[in-house]
Amino acid sequence: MPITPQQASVEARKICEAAPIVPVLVVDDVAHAKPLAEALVAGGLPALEVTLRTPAALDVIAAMSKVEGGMVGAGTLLTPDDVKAAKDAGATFGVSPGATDTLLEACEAEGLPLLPGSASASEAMALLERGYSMLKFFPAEAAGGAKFLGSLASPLPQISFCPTGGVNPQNATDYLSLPNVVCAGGSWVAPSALVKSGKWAEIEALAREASQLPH
Ligand SMILES: O=C(O)C(=O)C[C@H](O)[C@H](O)COP(=O)(O)O
Repeated sequence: MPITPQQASVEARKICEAAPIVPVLVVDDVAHAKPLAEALVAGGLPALEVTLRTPAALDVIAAMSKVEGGMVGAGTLLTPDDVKAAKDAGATFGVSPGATDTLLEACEAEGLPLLPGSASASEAMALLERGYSMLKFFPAEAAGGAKFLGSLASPLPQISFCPTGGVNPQNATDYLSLPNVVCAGGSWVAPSALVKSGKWAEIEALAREASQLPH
C-alpha cells in the first residue's frame, strides 16, 4: 500500500518517540541478530536501524523482525532496489543518509515510512515542501552539530530531527535537549567488539543507560 510523505513522517515520528536513542547497527553475522535485538529491546531501545552495509543485513532484518517488542528498520537506503529488498525482509521503516526523488518515490510506492537524511536548511525545506517533517540530520557532528541543528528550530519549527553521525554519550544530551530533536541515532550501544564476542549483557547495559537519557 503506497503512503504519502505526511503519513510516512507520522509513522517515522512514532518510531522516533519510542526511545531517546535509535541504535545504528552494522551486523556481519546473522547468528548475532536475534540476541543483539533482544538485548537492545530488553535495555529499553525498541527501534533498531540495521544498516544495509553488510551482505548479511537483509537476513539480519528478517531475524530481528521476529523479536517481540522491536521495531526494525533498514538504514543506508540508497536505491529503489534497496527499498524493495528491505520491505520484503520485514523492515517497517527506512532511513537514508540523504534524499533523492527516486528514493522518496520508491518508499512512498512501497509504503515504507522513511526518515530521510538532510544536512542543510535547503535540503530540509525541499523535504518539507514534499510533505516530510520528520528527518534525519546527517552527518550530525560533521555537519555542524547541536549548535547548527538548534539554529534551524526557529525558522523551521515544523521540522523535527533524529541527528545521527558522531552522536555519543557525551554529546547526546546537547542534541536531545533541542526543541526540534525527537531522538538521536548512534552506534555506540552496539560496539562491534561486543557484538562479535556475544557480550549481550554488556550491550543491554549500554542500551539501558541510553534509554534513560532525557528526551
Ligand atoms: O549508514 C547509514 O545510513 C547511516 O545511518 C550512517 C550512520 O548514521 C552512522 O554510521 C552512525 O554513525 P556513528 O553513530 O557516528 O557511528
